[in-house]
Amino acid sequence: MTGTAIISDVAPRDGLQSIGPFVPTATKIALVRAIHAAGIRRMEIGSFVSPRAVPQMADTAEVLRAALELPGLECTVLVPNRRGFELARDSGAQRLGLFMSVTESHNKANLNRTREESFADLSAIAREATAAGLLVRFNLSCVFHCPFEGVVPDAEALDLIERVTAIDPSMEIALADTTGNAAPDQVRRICEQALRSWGERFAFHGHDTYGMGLANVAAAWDAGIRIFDSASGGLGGCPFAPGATGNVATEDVAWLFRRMGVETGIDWNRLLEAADLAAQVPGGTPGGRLRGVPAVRRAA
Ligand SMILES: CC(=O)SCCNC(=O)CCNC(=O)[C@H](O)C(C)(C)COP(=O)(O)OP(=O)(O)OC[C@H]1O[C@@H](n2cnc3c(N)ncnc32)[C@H](O)[C@@H]1OP(=O)(O)O
Ligand SMILES: CC(=O)CC(=O)O
Repeated sequence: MTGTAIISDVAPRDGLQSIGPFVPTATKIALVRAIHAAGIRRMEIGSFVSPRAVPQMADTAEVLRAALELPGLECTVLVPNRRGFELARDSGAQRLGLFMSVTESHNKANLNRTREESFADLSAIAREATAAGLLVRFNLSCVFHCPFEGVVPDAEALDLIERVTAIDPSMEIALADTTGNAAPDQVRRICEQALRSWGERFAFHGHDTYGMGLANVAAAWDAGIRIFDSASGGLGGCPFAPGATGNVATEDVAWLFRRMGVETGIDWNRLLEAADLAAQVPGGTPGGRLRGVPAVRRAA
């Protein structure tokens, strides 16, 4: 199999957001630089959310400033509401990742709003930001499984996906397995349906809590998805999704694609260096399998 996959590394945001001890800004910037040095050209740098809700992201503006200096790097910041949009815009962000959940209970836990409130606010922000020349991605959490409501019915997920596609015909939409408890057949089914109905505009954002991260990435690839979120070192997890752990590790995803003959533009040895750096962040809970495999570490 051949083709090209775009990997967006979310370690600086999803990877770090749940870590208790504050990670120094210089460490965050070093991580961004290491991931960039590995050839990754898309990254989630941080989030403009309430520092009371997620204290670890309080220095996003500073990290973003450093990241914007790196050549060719597409830097996204997460934005939950209008205040976040204003902060992001004032910090020079050119790419926004709006976010809300498919399920009501996770949206309330994460954003303290109903789905309808978030949808109304975010769709207005998406239109305004796009008109102002910013690039907007819409992230949907709990597309497959919710920490409070369990398996999400396909119809519930597809209904919100359809409403989001109508906001703007060219906006990228990420389908997220927030808890890591999606099943590969479910991922394939929803992704195929989304691509068939609304075209090639979808990304898959997976977690590895139940060890199904790579299987879900492969299922999304088979369905036709070509944009994947992952985190170097397998760090990650939503602070408002009890039990959810790290994102699928970038090095695992890169190895999967390497074995499948899919281009990612990644320098393997440099990626291992970035993954090691991520895994060493104090207070983090790294994941992924490939960093520890000796044969993989010797591969050029
Ligand atoms: C699946 C995932 O991993 S998603 C990523 C992880 N989850 C998150 O990051 C969600 C974070 N959640 C939040 O930040 C909060 O729930 C919010 C901001 C979305 C909503 O919180 P609320 O308390 O309802 O916000 P509200 O609008 O009432 O404002 C309360 C305070 O927060 C501030 N605030 C609101 N939004 C933001 C923002 N985007 N950035 C910074 N401060 C903000 C307000 O200015 C206000 O400050 P004040 O008390 O000093 O006046
Ligand atoms: C925005 C995200 O972090 C996506 C998710 O895992 O729900």
